[in-house]
Amino acid sequence: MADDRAPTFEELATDGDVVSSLDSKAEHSPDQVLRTLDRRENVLKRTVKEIDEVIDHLRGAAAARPDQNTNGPDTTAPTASERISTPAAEVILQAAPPPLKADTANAPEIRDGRGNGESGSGLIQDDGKPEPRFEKPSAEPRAEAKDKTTMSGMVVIEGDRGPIKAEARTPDKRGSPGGEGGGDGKGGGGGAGVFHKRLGPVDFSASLKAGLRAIRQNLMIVMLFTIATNILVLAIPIYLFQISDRVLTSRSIDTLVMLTGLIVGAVILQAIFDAVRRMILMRTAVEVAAQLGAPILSAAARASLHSNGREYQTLGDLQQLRSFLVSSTLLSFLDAPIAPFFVVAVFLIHPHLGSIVITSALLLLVVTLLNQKATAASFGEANTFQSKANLHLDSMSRNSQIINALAMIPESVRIWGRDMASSFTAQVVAQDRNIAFASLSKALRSLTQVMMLGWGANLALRGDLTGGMVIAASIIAGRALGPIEGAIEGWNQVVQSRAAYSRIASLLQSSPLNFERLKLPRPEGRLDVERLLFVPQGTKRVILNGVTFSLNPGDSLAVIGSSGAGKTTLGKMLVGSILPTSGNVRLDLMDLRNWDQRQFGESIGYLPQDVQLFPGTIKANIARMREDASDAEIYAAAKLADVHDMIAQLPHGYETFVAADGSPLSGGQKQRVALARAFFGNPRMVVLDEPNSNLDSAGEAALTRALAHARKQQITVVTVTQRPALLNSVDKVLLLVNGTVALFGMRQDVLKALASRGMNLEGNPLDHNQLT
Ligand SMILES: Nc1ncnc2c1ncn2[C@@H]1O[C@H](COP(=O)(O)OP(=O)(O)OP(=O)(O)O)[C@@H](O)[C@H]1O
Repeated sequence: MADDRAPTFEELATDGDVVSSLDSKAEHSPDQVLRTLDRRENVLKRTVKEIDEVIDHLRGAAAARPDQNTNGPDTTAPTASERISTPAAEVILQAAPPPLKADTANAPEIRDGRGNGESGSGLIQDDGKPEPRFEKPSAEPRAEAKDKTTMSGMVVIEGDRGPIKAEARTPDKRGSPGGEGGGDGKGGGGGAGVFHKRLGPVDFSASLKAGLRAIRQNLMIVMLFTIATNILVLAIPIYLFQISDRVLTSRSIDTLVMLTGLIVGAVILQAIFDAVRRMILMRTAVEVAAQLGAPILSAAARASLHSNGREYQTLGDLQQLRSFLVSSTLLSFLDAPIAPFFVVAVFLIHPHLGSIVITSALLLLVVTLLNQKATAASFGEANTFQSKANLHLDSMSRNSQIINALAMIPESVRIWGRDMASSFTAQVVAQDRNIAFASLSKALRSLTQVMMLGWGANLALRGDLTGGMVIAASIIAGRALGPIEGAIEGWNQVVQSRAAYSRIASLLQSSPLNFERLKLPRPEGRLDVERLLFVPQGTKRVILNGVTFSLNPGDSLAVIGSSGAGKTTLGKMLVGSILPTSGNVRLDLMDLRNWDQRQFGESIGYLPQDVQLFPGTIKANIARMREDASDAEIYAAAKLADVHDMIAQLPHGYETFVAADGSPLSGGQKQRVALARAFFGNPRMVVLDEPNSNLDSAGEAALTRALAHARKQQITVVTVTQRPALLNSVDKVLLLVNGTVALFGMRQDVLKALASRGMNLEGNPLDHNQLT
């Protein structure tokens, strides 16, 4: 029986051509053998180089595909070399953040509402104002259809990679279709040409697919190396077998030398193949992180609008995925498909030994399944608490000043510690079980080895096997069971990575940024607010109820009311930073949810109540961090907001660097820079929430001048205020009481009505000036 089995090992050994060719020269001198080995090493080096080239080629081909196929979003990011040679046009686009698209959550409802909006336009015409020129918005996109092919497949990522564009368009040089908004370049709603440059839609699903494709392509290459590595792993058992059954019986030194040389070559080759596959996996991990980083951040930034910002943690999920790709757990999974061949090899040595391995493998599989069942829930719970703790940590870092000033460190740490403790508790439960199952699987494996050797010895005593075959079978069995054991040990990582991937996929696939919006004419600034109802999610409290009003282009409105009346909420709704529970906000008749987010953002300005500046220079802040902003545009915004003089007083002027906490600017200065930011790009509608809350009298005077200037520019301005002083700068006033419109009309009429009802803005008698 032993003699029958021996050739089987040789067959196994001769599967690799390196082994076989050396074997065939076994009868030659050691010098020849060494020369052969040298040659083989060179061949190996060349092979590794060629494989590197193939990888590059595959990536290059995949990246080039989008350029050839302009119709589909299924594109791949460029290789590193392609990125370096990014043309200038792309660089400009990269400078700007990824394009945002309006939220589509309520799209069907909005489309129905569009009809309502048209009837709403009739109401507005009653005011005697002209109907906006808005008739032919759909012609341009069709006319642009040809241009779409010119820049397709462009990949943008913080200067490196980014969301894949579903279809790209040539930036609109002429401005909005039909020359809407004056079409005179800059003034009076002009500047339409450059201002309405579109970055084109993005397709996060395509980014995800490209990331997956990168993984798949590289894994296929890794699999080839894995097969080669696993074949070469057989070298040691074969060596053992040959020594005990051939060398020791023939007492041939030549055979021993030849065999040793052969095995040394095989072991070196195996080590190199193993290193190469790990290197490819490492590069795959980097590739995936580069492919998906920017799309995830873009999608998270958009999704966080309607949540507490937990979507940003999806970047952590990407990190998890990256770690998994370079983990030994993945290698175990890659080795797993080859394990059955090892089992067959043991079977060929002796069916009894094969049966032992199969029984052990089945038992290990059962242990794996039990392990999965026993640990999945606890690991999930641990991750949930860990996420909560991370969120809290994030808010701590943002509020470090207040935490220190109010000595809130112990409380903040306690809250973080509570979540971490819950996470650790769940982790301990899960890890306890995982360790128990891992130990069980280790014990099973060791017992398998004992059984193999024990029963093998018995078979050898009976003359069915040689000693070398028994040891070889034991080593091969170890290789067969290794992947299963590795999978059990790394199961936690598998669970976490799977969850991380599904979070990434759902964020990218459900992102509203995926949906392209029709490119509309540059708005004139007509605002229609229709029956707004706002009930915050998870509450039953009505914050805004049936708010309805309209403004014509160039109108200025002050929203007044007591604290908590809903003024800020209304302001946020006008700029789309929160969505109404029902009702519509329309700019130039189109519901905000149906505007292209990027175009809408460029058409409006917003000064929030709680002003935050980005770390960067004043000019960058005014320019909304856009690198393609011209100095003239920045200066124009500063002049319009009347902050140029204030900035000129700063030691470094426009180049003054603003830290994350706003220093060195005072609260009032920050507010004025933010005012200029609101007016940047010559917006058609601006919402200012308490713009004078931090201003001194000079600042208030500047604000008044800015509002007058805005009126001249026909910019629609909505100012949320509680101060009477600003009322002189507006045409209309809206009084909000408990989320409903109590009064709305021309300033004098509203103020008179207030006075006649004995009402006031701040609980005091009305200022006489405001009545005139
Ligand atoms: N997301 C939310 N969840 C629950 N309540 C909210 C939410 N947003 C606003 N509110 C509540 O709605 C009310 C109106 O808030 P809002 O900030 O709009 O008032 P305001 O008129 O601007 O007040 P102030 O003049 O003091 O700034 C407040 O009572 C506030 O607590």
